[in-house]
Amino acid sequence: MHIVADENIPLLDEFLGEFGRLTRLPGRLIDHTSIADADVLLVRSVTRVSAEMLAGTPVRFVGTCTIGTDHLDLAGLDAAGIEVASAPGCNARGVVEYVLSCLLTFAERSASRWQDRVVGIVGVGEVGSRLATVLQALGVKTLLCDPPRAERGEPGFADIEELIRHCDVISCHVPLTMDGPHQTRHLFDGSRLARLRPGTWLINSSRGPVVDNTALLDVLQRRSDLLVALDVWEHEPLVTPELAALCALATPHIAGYSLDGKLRGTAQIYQALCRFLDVPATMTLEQLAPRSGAGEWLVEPGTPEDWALTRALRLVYDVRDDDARLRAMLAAASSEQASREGFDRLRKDYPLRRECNLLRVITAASEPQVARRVLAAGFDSGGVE
Ligand SMILES: NC(=O)c1ccc[n+]([C@@H]2O[C@H](COP(=O)([O-])OP(=O)(O)OC[C@H]3O[C@@H](n4cnc5c(N)ncnc54)[C@H](O)[C@@H]3O)[C@@H](O)[C@H]2O)c1
Ligand SMILES: O=C(O)[C@H](O)[C@H](O)COP(=O)(O)O
Repeated sequence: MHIVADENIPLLDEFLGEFGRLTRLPGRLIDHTSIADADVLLVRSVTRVSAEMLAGTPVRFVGTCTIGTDHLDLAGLDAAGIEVASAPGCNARGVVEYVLSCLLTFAERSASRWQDRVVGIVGVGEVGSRLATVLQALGVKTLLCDPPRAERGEPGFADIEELIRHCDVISCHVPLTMDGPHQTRHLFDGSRLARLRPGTWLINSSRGPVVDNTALLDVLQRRSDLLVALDVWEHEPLVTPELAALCALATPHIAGYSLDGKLRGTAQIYQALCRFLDVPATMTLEQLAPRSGAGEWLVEPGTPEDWALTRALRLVYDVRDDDARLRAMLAAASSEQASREGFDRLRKDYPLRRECNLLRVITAASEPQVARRVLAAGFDSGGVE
């Protein structure tokens, strides 16, 4: 069997070596020619895959080691009889840690408490529901918007217009859809962006086109009260430098880039391939994933709870580092091509980042005298399950 795979998928040899020949390629270079004799194609989000691309090749299984599937022509692949698998929820924890780090940073910059804000979550699936659970555990008021779930009769959802009217923070966690009753392309268009409450914090870590980037640039040129964090960009890997300059936080599509999230993605696709081939899945993530190191959280007994929590969350993940790296790359890039390559390089050479069990951290923060021990346990066991 010949497997062609994106070179940025970790643990390929370990999980898939036994199946046959592996060819690794940069995701953006995978095309019809490179899969001419491939049986299996494994991608990440930067490779667009359609039935036309696979026509005349032996490929019968396409796996994407990502949550998002907007780069796959799902209907066309289904009609062509190609098996498709994705990795639901694989890096959802990392995205939640990213959003919390944005909230801490915005609170520092605006000298306000993020816990007192009403947070609107648009899209309440794997990521949005985990985010809601963590925020609610912190006593933060949330408003949830998910029309597809509401239409299925599930209670507790608000309309997007209600979020715009009532929320101080809006975080987007929808899939990118180009049409249909719940289209998310330009869900935040010029009209909705202009109507955000004064001082709103807007975070987009879903897909770039969910927010109309041209309209956002226009709004940010007129309104300095908004604090915006963009992890995803409408024309990735190209970032509009003027837009990045007006965003309070700008990162290169790394919200979910924990090692744990990437490893889970590979493991989920390995399991799907084993099911497709009707062979037992003998490898497990627990056998292959490196143990994570214990976290250092030096909090003296009696430290105020807020401060203890901030220290802990910063240790788990600090978005300011990724923001600084993207800005340095944009400042150094001498052309659009250099900027595109720089964006991809930041993602390829992403530093090691491990996940944590946030609910355990939150519990620990209210008992600072035991906090350090509990956080260390969180780092150890929060990795790969
Ligand atoms: N930046 C990153 O690193 C990163 C990481 C992971 C996922 N993502 C993106 O985030 C998206 C969401 O991830 P997830 O795991 O939560 O996906 P999910 O499929 O589990 O949940 C998405 C939710 O959005 C809802 N939804 C669909 N259309 C909507 C609309 N118009 N308005 C409101 N809600 C709507 C769905 O009903 C669903 O509940 C992914 O599709 C992916 O594109 C980005
Ligand atoms: O959809 C996802 O899972 C994320 O957006 C994922 O982190 C994208 O990473 P990439 O595939 O581009 O490496």
